[in-house]
Amino acid sequence: MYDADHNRTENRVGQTDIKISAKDVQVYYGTNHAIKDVSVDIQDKTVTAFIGPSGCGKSTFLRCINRMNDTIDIARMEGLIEIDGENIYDKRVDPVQLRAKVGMVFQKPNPFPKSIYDNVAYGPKIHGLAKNKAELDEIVETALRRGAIWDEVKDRLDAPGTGLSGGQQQRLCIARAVATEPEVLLMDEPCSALDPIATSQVEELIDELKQNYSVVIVTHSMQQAARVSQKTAFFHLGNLVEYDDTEKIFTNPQDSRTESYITGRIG
Ligand SMILES: Nc1ncnc2c1ncn2[C@@H]1O[C@H](COP(=O)(O)OP(=O)(O)OP(=O)(O)O)[C@@H](O)[C@H]1O
Repeated sequence: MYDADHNRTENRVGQTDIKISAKDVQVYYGTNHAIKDVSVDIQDKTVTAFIGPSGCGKSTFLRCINRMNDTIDIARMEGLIEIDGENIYDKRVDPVQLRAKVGMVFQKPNPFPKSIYDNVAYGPKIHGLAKNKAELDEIVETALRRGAIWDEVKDRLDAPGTGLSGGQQQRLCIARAVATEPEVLLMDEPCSALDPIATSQVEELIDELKQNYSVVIVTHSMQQAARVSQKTAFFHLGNLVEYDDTEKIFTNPQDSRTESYITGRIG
């Protein structure tokens, strides 16, 4: 039986620099109770992986962190999610501003049908981050460097973003997400549409991004979770079953459901 209080205590042990704190989160899609009483503290400057069998609620919970579920009519959320101690579901919080602070990268690279430059400049422009063209140029260059794609595109910034390879498009989308100076980056299976070389480039990038951001990644690949994350949360049937150091989850899981999943018995 899932014990929320016990789990909450466990989830907080040894964690000092908490960026995201979720308490008693429930999500319903109509009558489908998709997230059940999830409490977890997610650290800053850390990569946290969400793993678990298909349909266990990983993406749903990820989308709670930047209120993307608000855009789904039948979705209803209860509980509390704080970023830096601020309730992100407070009426005063503007979801558009929140999503600039909590960037998201999706499964399929989705560049806008615009130039490479404009893909990255779009967010900073609407959020008024640059006073003039020179500042905007600088923001775009910095973001493309952070996205580890500057060298590949610097001579063709006016070319369409959609003309890049899949792996380049995903790095462009990561650059676009970091251009609005987020503090948290949510990634929903960011490598699932990429080949192994592009995957390893994006994984290297994720490793660098953790110096500046709290990164949360949903992945179906346990190898990927083991490679890129320091913390892992295992979800099963809407419950957060276990959350711990990635190494511990993969070598010495405490719950039999986690063990069954990582050894391939459920999934
Ligand atoms: N937009 C939606 N409308 C209705 N139900 C949804 C929606 N998105 C997810 N669900 C339901 O919520 C539950 C959790 O789904 P979710 O996509 O969060 O799981 P997941 O662990 O990310 O799955 P996967 O690994 O297959 O992507 C499932 O029962 C799913 O059918």
